Amino acid sequence: MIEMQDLSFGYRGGGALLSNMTLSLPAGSFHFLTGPSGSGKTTFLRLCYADLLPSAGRLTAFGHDVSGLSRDGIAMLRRKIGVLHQDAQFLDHLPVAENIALPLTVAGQPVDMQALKDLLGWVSMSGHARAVPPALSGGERQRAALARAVIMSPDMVMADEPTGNLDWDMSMRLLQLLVELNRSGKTIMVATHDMDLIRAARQMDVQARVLRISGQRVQLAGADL
Ligand SMILES: Nc1ncnc2c1ncn2[C@@H]1O[C@H](COP(=O)(O)OP(=O)(O)OP(=O)(O)O)[C@@H](O)[C@H]1O
Repeated sequence: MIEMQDLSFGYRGGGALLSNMTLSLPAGSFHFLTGPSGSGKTTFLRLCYADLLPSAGRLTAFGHDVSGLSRDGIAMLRRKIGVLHQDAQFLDHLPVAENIALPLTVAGQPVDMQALKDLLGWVSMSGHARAVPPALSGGERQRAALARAVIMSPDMVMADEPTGNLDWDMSMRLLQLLVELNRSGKTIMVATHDMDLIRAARQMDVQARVLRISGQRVQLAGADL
């Protein structure tokens, strides 16, 4: 699904941040991505969804070399990857349900109201459909953001420190939702420095692997979960 060959990346004006990475993220896999603060986890995710392009080497996503993609090609690729950030942003004047449906609205696609209702139920947000985002708790915001990230039925979901601001119970609920997405066939990548979160996945009967960024390289860390 995503293949990196000898990929290197550095921000303009800075030195190399990630060097000579060769790895593959197969369809249906579940990976955690760990590494010290500033090691390049967010950068790695941004490369995967073509928000950044490699400085050298190759990144192939869904069979396409991202460096050769047109603007439309990149837009198509982004629709296949739902992204969840630590501090999800919403349009504060719109109700939660409309915020969740926004990717469809922006793409000019019809909103299937029953599917939206089901999605709200899946993230336990049915009671907050008409609320505005500023009225939500941190956990509710993240669950709404996850619903928004999957409303276009992406093949892959990438989450960047999705539980960074959440208490343990809320973190577990979010992790459970990510595991359920993986069971339904979606490829999942979760960047986190929370080792307890990774350990908790062991109890959830998911075949997760741990990638660690260290010394500009990404390596599989230890045994699979
Ligand atoms: N747009 C940018 N321009 C220049 N340098 C950047 C940019 N974004 C990030 N960096 C630098 O690249 C390095 C890696 O940043 P990145 O956010 O990928 O790390 P991270 O592992 O996700 O960190 P954290 O765990 O603290 O979120 C950092 O030194 C950061 O300052």
